[in-house]
Amino acid sequence: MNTLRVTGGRVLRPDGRVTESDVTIDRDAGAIVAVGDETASGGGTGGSDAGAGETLDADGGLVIPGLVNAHTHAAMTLLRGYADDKPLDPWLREDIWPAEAELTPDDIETGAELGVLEMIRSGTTAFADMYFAMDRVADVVDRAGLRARLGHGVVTVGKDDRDARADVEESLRVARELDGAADGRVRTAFMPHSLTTVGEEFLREGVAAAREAGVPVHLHANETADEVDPIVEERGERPIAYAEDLDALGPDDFFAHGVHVDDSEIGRLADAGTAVVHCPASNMKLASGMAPVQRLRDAGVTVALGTDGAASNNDLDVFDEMRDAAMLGKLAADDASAVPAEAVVEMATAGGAEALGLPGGRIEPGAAADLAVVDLDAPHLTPVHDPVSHLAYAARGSDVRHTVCDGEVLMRDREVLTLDADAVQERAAEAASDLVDRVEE
Ligand SMILES: CSC[C@H]1O[C@@H](n2cnc3c(O)ncnc32)[C@H](O)[C@@H]1O
Ligand SMILES: [Zn+2]
Repeated sequence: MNTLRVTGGRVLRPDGRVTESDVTIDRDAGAIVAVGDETASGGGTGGSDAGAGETLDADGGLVIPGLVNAHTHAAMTLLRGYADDKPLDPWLREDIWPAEAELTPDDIETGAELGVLEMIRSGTTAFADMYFAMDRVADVVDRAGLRARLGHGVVTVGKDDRDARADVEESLRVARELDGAADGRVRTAFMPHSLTTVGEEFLREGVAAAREAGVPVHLHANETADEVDPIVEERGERPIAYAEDLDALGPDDFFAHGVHVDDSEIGRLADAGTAVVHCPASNMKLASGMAPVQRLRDAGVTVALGTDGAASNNDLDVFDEMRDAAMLGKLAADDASAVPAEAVVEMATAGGAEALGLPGGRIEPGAAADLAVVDLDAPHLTPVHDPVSHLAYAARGSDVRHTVCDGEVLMRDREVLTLDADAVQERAAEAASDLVDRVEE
């Protein structure tokens, strides 16, 4: 067997226990074959017959499932710090959309590379991305070695019928053609931007075609009150009921934000099995509101975590998202016991993988070999009373020592192996500066 052994660390197990165990990976299968003495067959060989292979030193570290960034726009790294301190609607219309109109496919590839570099460095092994030029984003995912659920974002407002239909068609093309790319690490979805920026007939047609193609639907939903009110006024029903009416509320679908959802909508999401991707930093920065995360979880809704784009966050570090989700969840519930550490760790790992329908999220025999090793030997992580508490409240993306996806080492000892980090940063800085020059011309 072509093995990779992650040795000497403490391992976060799916039931929340932390054990001192080596993790043995079959690199060809991209799967974990043993955690300590536990193997997929339940035997007790401990992987000791795994033979010589590559080793990753996890001494003094915590081995965790690779983090899942379940909603982002990776190429928006080029717009990091470009427009801050505004609410969603003016931010998009006055700043972001005019800048995005100038983006080229090369820019998007460059921005996505920077985003993916940042994610690998901070222990993320899977993400969902809604953007443009998705063939180029899929190429980046392929080269960089992580997993993703990708989709072309559709906006039909302000477009004539022909352009609107072409946008829907592009999203369906991406969903059909890119599914299974990168040796199966790329999966796809039909991604209308939101229920207010895509017209009803396009939503109906697109969702019906997505169902036929067997791909999920991903969209921004109930992000701001300004987005909910027009739907209620126009249709006499709330957005999640509208989504259900469109057949867009299925068990494989996942909606970003879910900030302004009432109890009836929480019930519909739970009944349908549709996941919500909570994006606390973006929701705070744009002053969109506080998602009822504890109530969603209590109702049985799968809740994942997302950074959203780097222009509304302003980083792609899921550790920040865990901390923000725990803090904001308590404030929203007016209860310090709400959204505890173990809940946000679950949301960033198994919950994310479940929401996206991707492998990973658990360190156990038979699971996908997607993991990160977090260095606990740092002043801000000393002492270690509870490693799960540290993951949620004290650790940072820069504490990640190694990142592994599908059995391949993407970062070893903080050196990203699949991308030339300096070159990526240099290209991105130049592309961002040229982009802003074009916007200001
Ligand atoms: C049509 S591709 C995706 C589209 O979404 C924009 N976007 C970025 N962040 C947000 C957000 O928080 N809510 C809604 N839309 C957002 C992005 O700029 C792209 O235009
Ligand atoms: Zn978004």
